[in-house]
Amino acid sequence: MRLIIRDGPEEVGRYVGNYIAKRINDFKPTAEKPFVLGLPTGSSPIPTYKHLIGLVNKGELSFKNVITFNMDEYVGLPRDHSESYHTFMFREFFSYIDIDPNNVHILDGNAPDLVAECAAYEATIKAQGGIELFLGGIGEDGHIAFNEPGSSLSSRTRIKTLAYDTILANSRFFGGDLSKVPRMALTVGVATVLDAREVVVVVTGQRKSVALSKAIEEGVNHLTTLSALQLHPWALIAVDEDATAELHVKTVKYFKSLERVQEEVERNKANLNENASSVD
Ligand SMILES: N[C@@H]1[C@@H](O)[C@H](O)[C@@H](COP(=O)(O)O)O[C@@H]1O
Repeated sequence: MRLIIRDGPEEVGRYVGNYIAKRINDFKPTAEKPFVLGLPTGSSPIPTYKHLIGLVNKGELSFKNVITFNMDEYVGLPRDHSESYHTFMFREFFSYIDIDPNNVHILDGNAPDLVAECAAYEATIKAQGGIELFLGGIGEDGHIAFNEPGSSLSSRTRIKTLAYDTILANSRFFGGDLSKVPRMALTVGVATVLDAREVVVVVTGQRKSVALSKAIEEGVNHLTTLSALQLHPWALIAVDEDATAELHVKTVKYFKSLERVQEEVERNKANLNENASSVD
């Protein structure tokens, strides 16, 4: 697992936005071979979405051949409610990029058969060849998507009852009225996220710092579902300085030094390539 530390949420958004753009561009997606991207909601990914929108506007990135799957959706909230994740995604991202709305997949929290809806979601992901890169955020208790503490680390897309802390945290989007926050959600499982070929998670703000330290400094534990990322072969967590508040100083120094060494390796590689082409 790699940990990338930037000064604040904007810098994290720029880093992650550029990272995703490079992955999509390097993939060279076509209609026959689209790039399959998993996406989160929440305030944490907004700077990333803003940066990606900027790249699309500058002509440096296109979502024409990108297929998306969102992580989760509330159960029972009308699709056009201002706080449904469907509304969120179009308001914050999809309306400003060149994605084909037919390529957008978001769980339907009002489906008549929610169990069938979840099974169909897993099947559609599989039929698209799996998710290339899953972008995620976390809750204050370290949940990824809506995989609340105690979720099975082999869980798949399913109906989930929300933890009281999550209802409390999310009440800020419902005018602070706890009674308006849905009690249930549909969410991809921990195993659905781990199945992606690459996972990138954004963690910003001091209120996420305890969860971050549990997830990366302690063992894999279902009480902090983000920790399951330790089992993933290609995972990256991008955080701001505030989110590192509970990490050991040596952990922060370690990951910062790793990034410096990595930059050195890439510089040397670029120089080697340059020298090789000047010999030609
Ligand atoms: N289900 C979502 C998560 O996917 C998201 O990561 C989390 C954090 O939101 P924020 O980034 O606003 O802190 O909120 C909800 O619980």
